[in-house]
Amino acid sequence: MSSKRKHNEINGDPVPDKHLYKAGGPKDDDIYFMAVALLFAKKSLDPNTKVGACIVNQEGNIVGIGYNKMPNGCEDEFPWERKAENRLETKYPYVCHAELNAIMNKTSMDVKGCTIYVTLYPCNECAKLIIQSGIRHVVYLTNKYPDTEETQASQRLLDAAGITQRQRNDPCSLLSSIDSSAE
Ligand SMILES: O=c1[nH]c(=O)n([C@H]2C[C@H](O)[C@@H](COP(=O)(O)O)O2)cc1CO
Repeated sequence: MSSKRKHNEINGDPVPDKHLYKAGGPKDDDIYFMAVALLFAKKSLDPNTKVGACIVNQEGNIVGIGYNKMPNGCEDEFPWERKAENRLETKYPYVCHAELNAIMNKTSMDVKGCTIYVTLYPCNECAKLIIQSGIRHVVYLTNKYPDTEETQASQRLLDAAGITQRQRNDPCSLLSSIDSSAE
């Protein structure tokens, strides 16, 4: 048998094209997955920026969820400050980003070929994780810091690796309608 892959595969099993989930396809499930990412962002204790991430495989199943938090077991050990005279007194050296947590918490063998829905455009460190994990698509809600070196390096990395990136910000209206019907 030829070693060349003829089909898309999930855990080694061939999957016909028609069964593959297409982000932005006719059913446009994007909105629901971004809403899930937004819901998990709400769990973050970061007082300034709460980020959620949701990884979806090619069948349209959620295989990873995460939000920005301090490392497991040290949740109360580190500050949430943005600014301090000493950077070691800020959150930045310690916080685990939403994308890292979603990839580490994956429920499948791997996340190759998956789409990551993230409420903030990934930084360069997360871009590296995304590329190395085999994720192929990034869908983001906001790009709060477009001019920073981290964001620009991230864009270069994702572009170079051929990772598709697109913005979907309409889940805000979906969520606000859920919020108001629950009141
Ligand atoms: O891709 C990301 N994923 C992620 O979880 N974060 C987190 C780290 C911080 O807790 C927060 C950013 O904080 P701030 O906006 O105050 O600088 O967002 C930040 C980025 C982008 O930098």
